[in-house]
Amino acid sequence: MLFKKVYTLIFVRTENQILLGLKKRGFGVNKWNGFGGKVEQNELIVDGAARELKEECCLDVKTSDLKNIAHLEFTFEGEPLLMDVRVFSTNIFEGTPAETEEMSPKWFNYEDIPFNDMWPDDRVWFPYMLKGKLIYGRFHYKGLDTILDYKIQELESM
Ligand SMILES: Nc1nc(SCCc2ccccc2)c2[nH]cnc2n1
Repeated sequence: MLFKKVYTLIFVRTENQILLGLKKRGFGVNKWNGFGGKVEQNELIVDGAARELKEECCLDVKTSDLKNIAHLEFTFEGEPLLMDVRVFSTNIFEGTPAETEEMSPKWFNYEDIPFNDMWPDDRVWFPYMLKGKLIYGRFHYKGLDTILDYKIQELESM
């Protein structure tokens, strides 16, 4: 039986760039990713997303400006955890991204996204996100680097 745990991921975008963070510790360390993490028991998912963005790179966003653009599920061979990841995007934000203990933020041009230093599944679903599509995707891993199988589908609505 799998234990489902909800996580968030926020991508802050401008017309030409996307903000990624290099994870300095913990799950996904040394990979570039959006900002996010666990959702606490007492908070709404969107509030958890905004909280993690602030904690991880000091940016402020309004939850009403967050667009839910993907629902991703990750499972890992031999592990009981199902990671239920709610992905958000926004082009409205306040502040300047700053390094924290968790993340080193950096703006990337869309043609320079460092997929070789990101989770392997990102190169599968990022193109959908960058085209403004809504998606459901699930990825079954062996270890942290090998995708054993996956499914991805475009959605009309989340
Ligand atoms: N892009 C991406 N992100 C994650 S975890 C994102 C959610 C998270 C979880 C724990 C700490 C911080 C953030 C992935 N896992 C497996 N493939 C993956 N791809």
